[in-house]
Amino acid sequence: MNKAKYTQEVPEDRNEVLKIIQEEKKPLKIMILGGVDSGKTTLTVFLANELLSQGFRVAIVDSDVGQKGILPPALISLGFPDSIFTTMEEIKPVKHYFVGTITPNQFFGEMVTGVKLLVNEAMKRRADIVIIDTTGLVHGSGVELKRMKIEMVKPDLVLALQRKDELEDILRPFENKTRVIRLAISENAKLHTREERRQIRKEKWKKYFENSSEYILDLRKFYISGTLMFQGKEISEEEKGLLESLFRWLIFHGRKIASRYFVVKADIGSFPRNFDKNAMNAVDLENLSNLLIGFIDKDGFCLGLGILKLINFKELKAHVLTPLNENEIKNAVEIRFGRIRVREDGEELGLLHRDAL
Ligand SMILES: Nc1ncnc2c1ncn2[C@@H]1O[C@H](COP(=O)(O)OP(=O)(O)OP(=O)(O)O)[C@@H](O)[C@H]1O
Repeated sequence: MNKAKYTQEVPEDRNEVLKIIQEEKKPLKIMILGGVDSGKTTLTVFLANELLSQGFRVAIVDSDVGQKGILPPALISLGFPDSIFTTMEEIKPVKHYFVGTITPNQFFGEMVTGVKLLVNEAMKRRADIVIIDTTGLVHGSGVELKRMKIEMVKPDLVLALQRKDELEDILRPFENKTRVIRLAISENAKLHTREERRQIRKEKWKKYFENSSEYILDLRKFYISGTLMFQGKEISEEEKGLLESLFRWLIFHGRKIASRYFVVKADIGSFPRNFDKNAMNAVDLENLSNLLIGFIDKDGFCLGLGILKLINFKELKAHVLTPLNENEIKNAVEIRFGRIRVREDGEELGLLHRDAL
């Protein structure tokens, strides 16, 4: 189930890196970059274990939202391994930041904010060395994402795992500003198909949500974020009736946000419905079922995840499945909507566009 395990069978250059890390001034922030399956997590596990046995206090910020080691997926997580470990899953997270989906695409703000806040937190908790594991998105917009992460976090050391020169577009602007060490990719590194990755995630979701309970939450008690759904003002009965007859919809919830409508609806019959997307955002009620949500505390960190089963808009009650207990839920001041639909058995039902909600 875990791709990356602790192994000391690593390319020679890893030992040189270890020596450099030992000698550098502490605290030291290390960012690991590499394409998909380049061995970022394996390197993180290797360095963390070696440094731990040398007596350093090591923090790991796992921002590889799609293929995370520290559970669960869709969050950025901070953990402090306290003894030798085999896989990242053994690390108990101390803080999370909510991203809400399994790809950084469309969520650069969350990615950068989360990594920055968790690195700050690691420093506050007196880490000697903070290792930041990242996603394998290193081309196209991934170049910009990595640039922003580096600009915000200001790592003392960037470890670049590349086969050829695939990270050079990212590294170029930092050439004279940041210490970069280019590392070879282990000849043991194995590629995983999209389906294998999904399967690995399936096990992780399942493990996270096992022993969950369903709660009925009063949405009025939380600030709702990650969606436009409760912004602006409720539409009038008249507007609702008009939209329902115009588009043959059943409308469960409607808001007017500045001059734009936002409705949650179900279609009555199927025929083409054309409307100006700038004037109205319409979401199917169905898309809200099994939607991933996060419980957020007063400091903006994520306490844990839930699966939204249903919203009763009349009473503003949400049915949510979560492994959190009642006390943990009490610490949440905010519920944040994600953009992946997933079942508690780990089956992913699909991703929503950021603008969908
Ligand atoms: N030094 C190594 N020895 C043995 N296997 C390795 C080594 N490095 C990587 N691998 C294997 O290669 C695969 C990819 O490695 P890993 O999961 O560390 O990559 P990654 O870059 O973190 O991947 P992702 O893109 O999913 O984040 C894994 O199956 C891992 O076990």
